Amino acid sequence: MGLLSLGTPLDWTDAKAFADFIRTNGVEQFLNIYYSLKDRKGEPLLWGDEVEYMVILLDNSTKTAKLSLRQSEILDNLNNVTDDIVNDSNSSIVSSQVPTFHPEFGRYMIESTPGVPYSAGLKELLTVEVNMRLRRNITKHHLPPNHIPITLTSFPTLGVNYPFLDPHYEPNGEASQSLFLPDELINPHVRFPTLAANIRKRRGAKVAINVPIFFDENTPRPFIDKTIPYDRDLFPGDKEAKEGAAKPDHIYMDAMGFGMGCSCLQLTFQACNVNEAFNVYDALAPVAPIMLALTAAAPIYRGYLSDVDARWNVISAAVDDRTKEERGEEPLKNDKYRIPKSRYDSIDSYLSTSPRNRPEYNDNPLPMNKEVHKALIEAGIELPLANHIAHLFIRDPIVIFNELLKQDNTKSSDHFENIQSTNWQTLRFKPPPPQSKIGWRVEFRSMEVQLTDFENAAFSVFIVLLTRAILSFDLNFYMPISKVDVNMQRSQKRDASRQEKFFFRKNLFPKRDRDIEKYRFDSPRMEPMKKSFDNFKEESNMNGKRTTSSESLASNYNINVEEEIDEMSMDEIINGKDTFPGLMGLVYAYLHSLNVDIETKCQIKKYLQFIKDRASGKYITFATWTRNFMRSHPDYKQDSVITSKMNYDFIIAADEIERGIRTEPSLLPPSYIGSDKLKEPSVMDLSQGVSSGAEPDKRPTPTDGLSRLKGSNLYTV
Ligand SMILES: Nc1ncnc2c1ncn2[C@@H]1O[C@H](COP(=O)(O)OP(=O)(O)OP(=O)(O)O)[C@@H](O)[C@H]1O
Ligand SMILES: N[C@@H](CCC(=O)O)C(=O)O
Ligand SMILES: N[C@@H](CS)C(=O)O
Repeated sequence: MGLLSLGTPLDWTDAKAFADFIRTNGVEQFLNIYYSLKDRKGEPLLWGDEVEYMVILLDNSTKTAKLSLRQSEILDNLNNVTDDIVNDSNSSIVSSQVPTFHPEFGRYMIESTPGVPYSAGLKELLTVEVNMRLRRNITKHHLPPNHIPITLTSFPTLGVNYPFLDPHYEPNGEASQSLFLPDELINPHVRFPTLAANIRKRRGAKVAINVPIFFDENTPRPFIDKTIPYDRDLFPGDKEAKEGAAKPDHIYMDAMGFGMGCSCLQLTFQACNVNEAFNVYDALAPVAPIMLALTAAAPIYRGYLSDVDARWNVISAAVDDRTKEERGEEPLKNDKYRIPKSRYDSIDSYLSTSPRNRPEYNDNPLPMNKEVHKALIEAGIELPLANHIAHLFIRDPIVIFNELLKQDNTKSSDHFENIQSTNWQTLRFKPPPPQSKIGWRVEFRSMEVQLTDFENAAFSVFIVLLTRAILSFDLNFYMPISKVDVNMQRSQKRDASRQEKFFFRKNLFPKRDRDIEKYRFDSPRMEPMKKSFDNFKEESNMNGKRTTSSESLASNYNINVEEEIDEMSMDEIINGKDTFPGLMGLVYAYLHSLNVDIETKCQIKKYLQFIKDRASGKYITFATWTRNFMRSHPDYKQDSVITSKMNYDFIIAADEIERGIRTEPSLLPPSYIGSDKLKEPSVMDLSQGVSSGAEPDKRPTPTDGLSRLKGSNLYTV
C-alpha cells in the first residue's frame, strides 16, 4: 500500500504544474537520506510479507458471490480488535506481535502484515504460516454475516454486466468513467480515486486493457464482446471502446480497478547495508518472472476465460498513464520522453556497483530525467543508482496534496515517496525513511497471492532462504535484463509453469567455485559439497562480501552474455538439471550449511517440497486449477463465458479447499490441513517465539488463545 497522506488533492492540471517542484524536492530528499544513511551497517535481516484478501459476500439462496464494499467497517472492526489486544494490560502479548490490517485500492480488499517484521532465525520461518493463519482467522471472525475473506488474485466476475458488488452501484463514476466499474468500488481515501482520475487525465484517455480471450470450442471467431455498452454516452471517453480501444479477440477493460483490484503476495527484506540491498535487488530481478509463473493464479477477467494465467499485464495497463507521444504512437511534441513501459512493470536496470553488473546486462532502453540524473551524479551517487532513480523520475507525481507541498527536506521523504510509490515494479529498492531505525530494504513484488496460507508461507519461506543463499554463497544471477523481460511475458502465458521455457543464467557461482556445480545439493553427495562451500565461505568471509579474486576473474573474461544463459523449464530452474543446481539446490545447500536441528529442517522441507512439486508439475497452479474447474462446470458452454453461478460455485470450492473440507490432490499435498480442521492459531502462539529475538525451541503449537478475544463484543462469529 502506498503513501496515505491526508489533505486536499490537486486536480491534474494543477498537479502537473507542480511536477518539477515535487521531483526537485524529491531528489533532494533522496540525497539527504542517502548521505545520512549510506554508511549505516550491520542492520539485522528483517523481513515481512504482505497478504491481500478479497472480502466476498455469499448469498446461498440466490447462489451468488459478490465483492463486498465494506472495507471501512471491516477495518474499523479489525483495528478495534487489535487495539483491544494491545491495550489489554493483563495481556502477556507484546503489542508489536499483533498483526496489522490495512486498506488497499479496492473497497473489497484488505491487506495484512505481521505486527513486526520477522527476524533471520530459521525457526522463525516456522511461525510464518502460523502468523498468516492468525491474520486470516482474525479477519474471518470479524466480518459481517455470510462474508468470507479469500486470497484470490483476480475476481472472475469483476466488471460483468450483472451485479457483482454488494451493495450494487451503476458504473457511472467521474473518477474512472468506466463502462464497467463504478467508482464506489474504489477505496474512498482520496488518494485512490485521485490516482484513478489523474492517470486517466494524464493519459488523455481511459486506460485500455486488452487480455487475449481463451478460444474454446464454441467461442465465436472473431470474438467481439457484445456485452460492452459501446453506445453509452455519459462521458466523452465512452466512445473509445467503439473507436478501437476494445480489440477483437480480447477481453477489454477500461479502469484502474481491474488491475489494482487484483491481489498479490509481497515480501520486503531489510539488508545489512546499502550494497547488500543492491545485491539482493539485482539477484531477485531474474527470479521475479519465474515466481510469477510458479504462483500464477489469475486466468479470468470480466467474466471470460482468458488466454493468460497471471495478473501482471492487466495491472500494468490499468495504471498506464503514458500519453500517445510517450507510448510512441505520435511524434514527441509536448512530452519529453518516449517511455517503453507503464509505471507498473518490470525493472529496467540493475543497481550494483560491482564489476559483475556488466553494462551488457543493462540492455533495456532506459529513459532518464536528465536534470535529476545530473543532480545525482554531481552529488556523487554511483552510476547504477543514479540511473535507477533518474529512470523512476521520468514519471510525474499523480497525486499531490496541497497541504503537503512545503516540506522540510531533511526530515521528510514524502516528495521522494510520491514518485517512488507510484513506480510499481517487480522489485522496489526502498531507502530508510528519514529519522527511523529502519534500514535499506528490497521489496519482491511479482508473486500472485495463493489460496492457502500454507502456500503463501511456502513461497515466502522459499524466497527468504533463496535470498540468504544468494548472499551467503555470493551467487551471480546476472543476465541481460531484456531477457528477464522476455521471461515476464512468457510467465503469464497459459500454463507457463509447465509449458514454457525461461532464460536463466547457467553458472551461478563465482568463477573458482565452478566445481561446486557438479553437485546436486539435495543428493547424498552433499558432504563433499558442503566442505567445498565451507572453504568458500571462509574465504569470502560469509558477509555477502565478494571475493576480490572471483570478481576480477569474472571481469577479466570477455564473456558473451548470450552464452551465459540458457532456456530452461520451470522444473529445471527450480529443481536443477545436470550440473545446474536449480534454485532449490541453492536453498538446500544453504540450509545444510547451517547448524540447525533436524526437526526444524524437516518442517522447513515441507514447504520446500511443495515448491519443488509445484515446479515439477506434480501440483498445478491455481490458475490451471481454476481453468479446469470452470471448463468442467456443468453450466459451461465451451464458449469462454463464466456465469454468475459458475463464479459462485468456484468461490465456494476455493473456500472449501482453503478450509480443508474439499480435497484437491492436484493442488495441495495430502498433509495440508485446512483452516476448519486445524485448531486455529492465536496471538498467544506468536508470543511463544515470534520476534521476541529468542529462537523458540519447537514449532508453536496452536493454543486456544483466541478464546481470550471471545469476550469482546466485536468477536461476532
Ligand atoms: N525494517 C524492516 N525490514 C524488513 N521488512 C520490514 C521492515 N519494516 C517493515 N517491514 C515489512 O515490510 C512489509 C511492508 O510494510 P508496509 O506495508 O509498512 O510498507 P509499505 O512501504 O507500505 O509497503 P509497499 O511498498 O508495499 O507500499 C511488511 O511485511 C512489514 O512487516
Ligand atoms: N495489488 C497489487 C499491488 C499493490 C501495491 O503495490 O501495494 C498487485 O497485485 O500487484
Ligand atoms: N495499493 C497500491 C496501488 S493503488 C498503492 O497504494 O500504491
